[in-house]
Amino acid sequence: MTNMDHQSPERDGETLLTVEGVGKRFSGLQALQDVDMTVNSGEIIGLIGPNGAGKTTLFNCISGAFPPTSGTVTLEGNVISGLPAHKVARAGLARTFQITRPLEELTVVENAMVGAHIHTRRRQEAREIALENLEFVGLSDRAEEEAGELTVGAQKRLELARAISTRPKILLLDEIMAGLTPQESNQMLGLFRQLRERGTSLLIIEHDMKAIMNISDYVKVLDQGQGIAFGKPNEVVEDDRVIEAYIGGFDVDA
Ligand SMILES: Nc1ncnc2c1ncn2[C@@H]1O[C@H](COP(=O)(O)OP(=O)(O)OP(=O)(O)O)[C@@H](O)[C@H]1O
Repeated sequence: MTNMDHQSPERDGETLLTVEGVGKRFSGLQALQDVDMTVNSGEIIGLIGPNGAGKTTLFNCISGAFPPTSGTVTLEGNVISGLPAHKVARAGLARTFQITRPLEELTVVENAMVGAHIHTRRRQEAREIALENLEFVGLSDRAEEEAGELTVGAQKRLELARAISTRPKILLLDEIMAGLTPQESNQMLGLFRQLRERGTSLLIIEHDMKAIMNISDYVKVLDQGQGIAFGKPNEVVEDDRVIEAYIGGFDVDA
């Protein structure tokens, strides 16, 4: 397979997100080194790699949790690396977190409103946006319950509703399917497809290989902080460097 770059004529859509030469150093540890990748409009890209490969660190550099040590990230041509997270969100990039913790003392709808408030100070307008997105994730009948009462699966859908209430052009999902039942995972994959149909791009970290290979248009593979492959799911699983990084290979039929 080819280590296809972002100019590949096979890819549809306009370039939305560009990661160029991104590095991140934590005192003695080079967690990311010279990572390049792009996400086009309407694409679902899977970001995979063994434990400690740097996936969450890359999400943090893209979403403004902290700045990269080197390199740049642009969204629609505007530099977003180095901006604080709320400005990155306002520019059109939302993320979910590996460990979802809703504000338990708030209701379900109030949690989703936190996302909507990045665009509006008006409570009623934020509530309408939040309710619309709770309906989308199948939680509208629980809108007035305390968020702490929700099951893990429902908390994940609330996290998705909060993130999409910022009306992102691109959504970064960090292991949002972890801890879900097979039925809940399928439901989540259905939501991802619907988001793509609405034109939202998705960049997804997920350990469930079968799910990631099934849903992604392209897959980016990191190993020890570096990009080692980029391609279609069926190409990536046959790449020697990728197989080596995942000693024992993939089990996508599990
Ligand atoms: N804030 C931090 N300070 C110091 N080191 C960190 C920090 N965050 C991550 N690291 C280190 O950077 C490396 C990459 O970690 P990261 O969490 O990005 O990997 P990952 O691919 O997301 O792993 P996993 O699949 O286990 O979640 C690891 O060695 C990790 O210990």
